[in-house]
Amino acid sequence: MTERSQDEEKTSQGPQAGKAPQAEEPARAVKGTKATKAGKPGKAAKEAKTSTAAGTAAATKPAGGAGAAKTGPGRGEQPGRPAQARAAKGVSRRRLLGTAGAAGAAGLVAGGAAGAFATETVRKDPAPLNGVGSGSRPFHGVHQAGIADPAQTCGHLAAFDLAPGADRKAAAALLRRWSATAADLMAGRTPKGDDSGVALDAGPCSLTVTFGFGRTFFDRTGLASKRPAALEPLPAFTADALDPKRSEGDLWVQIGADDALVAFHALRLLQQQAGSAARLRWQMNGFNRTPGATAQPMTARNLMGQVDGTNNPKPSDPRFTGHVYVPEDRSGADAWMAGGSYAVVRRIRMLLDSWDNLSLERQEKVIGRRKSDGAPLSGGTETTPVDLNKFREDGSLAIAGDAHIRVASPASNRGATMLRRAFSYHDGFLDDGAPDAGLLFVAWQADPLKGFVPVQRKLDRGDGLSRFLRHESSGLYAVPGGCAPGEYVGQRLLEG
Ligand SMILES: C=CC1=C(C)c2cc3[nH]c(cc4nc(cc5[nH]c(cc1n2)c(C)c5CCC(=O)O)C(CCC(=O)O)=C4C)c(C)c3C=C
Ligand SMILES: [Fe+2]
Repeated sequence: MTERSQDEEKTSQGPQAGKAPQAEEPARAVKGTKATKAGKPGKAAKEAKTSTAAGTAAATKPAGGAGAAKTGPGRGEQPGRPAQARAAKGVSRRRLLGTAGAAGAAGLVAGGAAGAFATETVRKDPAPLNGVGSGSRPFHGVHQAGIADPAQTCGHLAAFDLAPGADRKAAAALLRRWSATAADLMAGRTPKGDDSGVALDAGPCSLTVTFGFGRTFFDRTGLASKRPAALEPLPAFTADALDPKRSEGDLWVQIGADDALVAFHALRLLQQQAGSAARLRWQMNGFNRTPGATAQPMTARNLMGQVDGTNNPKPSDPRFTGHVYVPEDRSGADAWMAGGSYAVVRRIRMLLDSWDNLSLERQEKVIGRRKSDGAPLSGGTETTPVDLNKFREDGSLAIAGDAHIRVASPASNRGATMLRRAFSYHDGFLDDGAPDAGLLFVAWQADPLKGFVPVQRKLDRGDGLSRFLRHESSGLYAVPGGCAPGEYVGQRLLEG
């Protein structure tokens, strides 16, 4: 059935509304830049004053946090950036960061208008980045980053297959390379040998890089005895129209950053570093709201226009860790997964032409929440607990029997809970003019059989939203816990 075959009609409204690592090189120029602006001190001085003040004020606030959104310096400072970029000629990002002191600290460098003077000035007197650029998330820790932290503006999901003949040793070397690169990039350091310049002027921009293992990884590396039972293939669902070429894979990488160049740079480096050990199997690009786009931080919207993510489990909830992460005292064959999590990844295309043709009232009924503010149809505001037992005066359920939030809720699924951390995607338009767009749905849980699987089974049978969705690709990955400095992600599996 094509998207256009849906017979829903809008009644009350119009359309809703790599190079191989090498020794560290001396300063490198940004390709194609000109140094001439450095010779205009008057203008540069003015720019420096303005931008430095804004940057200093914002640097104390975490990217994407309340302060960053309120002050909104990131977008306001954009006009000043080209001059800074030009002035950065001849200064490697690594060098700038070295001057600034501890990597990863707020207000690193490079974006400041001090750069508008000249190279030497930049080196001696780096100005802080604005709030968005300076945000950094830790690579090392009990859990990997990119799970419980807020989804960033830009996302790349990629799966790699080990090359024929690549064994456990090759896989271990790859994970070691990838981990070292991710640790550098997330701290705002330029990895050794990286002279691409792609992210040269930017801070870490809340970059996260998260690594996982698919079911097939374990056979290829002779580690089948350590494959967790939780990696059993997902059942088939009736809404599935899966493309095997864009599904599964030996290794999975999730990249997120609040800057598109920073995110691409990470993806490109990892792809280069895969070298002869692994080949890209599939790759998808996604996005979310930009920090500062809204007056205050608020739950993001998806491409159907709905506020999406409200009833996600909150890190402040005492049950959060148990729902999302494998217990840290895990023993047995999959003890290496202690502190890890399982990611279910689904590319879900939205049948937007059909959806947009529904009246607002019907759209809200399908979800069970108001579109304008995400409040449940049982009453209150966005964060009011949903009352699934509330009836309207006419005797009908306030939240319909097939409403998405009723069918998906833990209350309807014996407590099954997952953390949804999605990116929207748009890959152009199909031959019939319908947008090839939707959600790169990533669900995190300690056990997919107690999270995604029962919920999707139920949605498959009785969710009013499912007729507007097509699941086009699928992956299930074991995402190990984080690592300590000097270690790499997956070391406990590969060297245990
Ligand atoms: C198998 C799990 C889920 C899939 C697949 C899924 C797809 C999907 N969902 C939306 C939009 C919304 N989902 C919302 C809530 C919600 N969704 C799931 C699970 C899946 N969604 C859960 C567990 C919940 C929370 C239910 C609850 O306890 O209330 C909402 C409401 C706002 C919110 O709470 O996040 C929206 C909107 C889309 C568009 C989509 C596929 C493209
Ligand atoms: Fe949902």
